[in-house]
Amino acid sequence: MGTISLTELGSKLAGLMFIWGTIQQFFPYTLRKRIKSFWQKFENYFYPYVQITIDEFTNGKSNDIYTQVHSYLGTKSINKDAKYLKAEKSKNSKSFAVSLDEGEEIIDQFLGAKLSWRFYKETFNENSSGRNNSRPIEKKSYTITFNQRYKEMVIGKYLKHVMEEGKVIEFNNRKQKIYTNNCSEDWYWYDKGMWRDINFEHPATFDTLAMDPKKKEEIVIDLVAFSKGKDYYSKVGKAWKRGYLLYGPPGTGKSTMIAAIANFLNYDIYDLELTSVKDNSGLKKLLMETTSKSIIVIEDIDCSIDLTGKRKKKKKKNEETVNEDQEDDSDLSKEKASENKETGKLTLSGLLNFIDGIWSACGQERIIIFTTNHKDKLDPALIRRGRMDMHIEMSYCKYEAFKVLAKNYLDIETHPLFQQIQSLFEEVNISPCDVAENLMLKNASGGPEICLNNLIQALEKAKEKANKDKEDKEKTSLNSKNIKKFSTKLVGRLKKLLK
Ligand SMILES: Nc1ncnc2c1ncn2[C@@H]1O[C@H](COP(=O)(O)OP(=O)(O)OP(=O)(O)O)[C@@H](O)[C@H]1O
Ligand SMILES: [Mg+2]
Repeated sequence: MGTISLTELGSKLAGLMFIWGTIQQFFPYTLRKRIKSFWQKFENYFYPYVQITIDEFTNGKSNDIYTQVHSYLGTKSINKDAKYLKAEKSKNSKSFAVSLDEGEEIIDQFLGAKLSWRFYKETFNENSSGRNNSRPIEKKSYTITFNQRYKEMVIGKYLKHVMEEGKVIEFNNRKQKIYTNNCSEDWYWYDKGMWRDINFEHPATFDTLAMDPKKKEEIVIDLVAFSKGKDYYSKVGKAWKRGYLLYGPPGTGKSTMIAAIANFLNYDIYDLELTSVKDNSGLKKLLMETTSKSIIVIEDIDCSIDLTGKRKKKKKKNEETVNEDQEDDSDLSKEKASENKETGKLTLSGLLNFIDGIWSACGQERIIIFTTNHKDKLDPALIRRGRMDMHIEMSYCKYEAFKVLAKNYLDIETHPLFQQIQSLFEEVNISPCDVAENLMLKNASGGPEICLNNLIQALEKAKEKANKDKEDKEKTSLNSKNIKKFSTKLVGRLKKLLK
């Protein structure tokens, strides 16, 4: 039996049901019961189908299931043989979506069941609700029709599957965003929450990132394990979040790595500017306004705010207190209390709580990244495992990393000059940023050779400079050794004279 005639049959049976509803009152109760049970058998025999309708709006609010079904059927429409489709692109979507046109049918299969989806659109006048300025209102819905023996499976499993798949499709199609909290001056954003966003369109990927391939693979494996770790994290009772500390000299790719991670996982980025945060409660509010599947970034954490100094000073003060005045043990707790009273300030403990306090679990699947040029300047509590789970050193460019850059910038994998470049890389520390700058084609008519020669010159210059610096250092240390020797001799003679 074709599905079109099935739908027609369904509506005819519904019509008969309506007539029965009107005339049944004229029949005695026992007869009514018998007719009803007979009718049900009759209906199940000729029309053993169940229909579920999913409206775009329920009780005036948009229905999430409708949007998820819409996204899910978008992918099905392309694969199956529906002929009348619509293409649409919303503001926040990076690609257009295909959807069913009115009345068009899609057949889906799930666990042996055949499911027929249709899209309906009703237009009616707002005037019917008694208002003067009438406007046509559209009521959109999807219906799903299936054999009643699959009713439990459809409600229990299939619809859940559609919603989950739809959510993933929606997520993958959305435009990535980068948020900043540095917007206090701009009154326009005042009402729009604490974060201001723009589309994130950085082209960096792990393929274009120049670094030791083994290290890169380790990071990718770690990220995949994290993004698929929902069940694992809940099994071990840990909040589903992970911290990465990226450290290394300037221009070694820390910010580029953040962009590559965001593109790899398709996460949004929250670029947290600590200097714009007034106090601990402001930090907590910012955290509460971040979404799941996102990366919270604090760049140059050592320069953002004097969090480390405060703690170190405190420790020192405590030591002195203990030495000078052993009787007052309550000083430490007093200081802690005074820190708590400092409501107008952002403190280290506020930041530690932000990263892994109870509130940090208010969203799921979140990555926190700190970057720094000076790992040693950071308070150990801030970067201990659990807060910063993986410490990633972004180092100077070595030959393997150079090969990635040569491929990206010049489209070459080998070249006779590579050997010379390789031996220079063993002697010189140069950042990937400087290598990349030399490999940039600045002249349309110039070939890779010009760029490679530029790089060789830069490497040789860097080598010369490094040698000179080394010589200068040796000279200075020799001088200071001589001064030390001379002064000990002098002190010795003076002592003798004084005796
Ligand atoms: N490892 C790398 N792979 C590819 N490109 C790189 C790499 N490192 C640097 N670059 C290039 O150099 C530029 C500067 O890099 P980036 O901003 O990521 O450095 P950084 O480590 O964040 O520096 P800083 O410590 O000063 O913030 C980028 O535009 C990028 O194209
Ligand atoms: Mg940077």
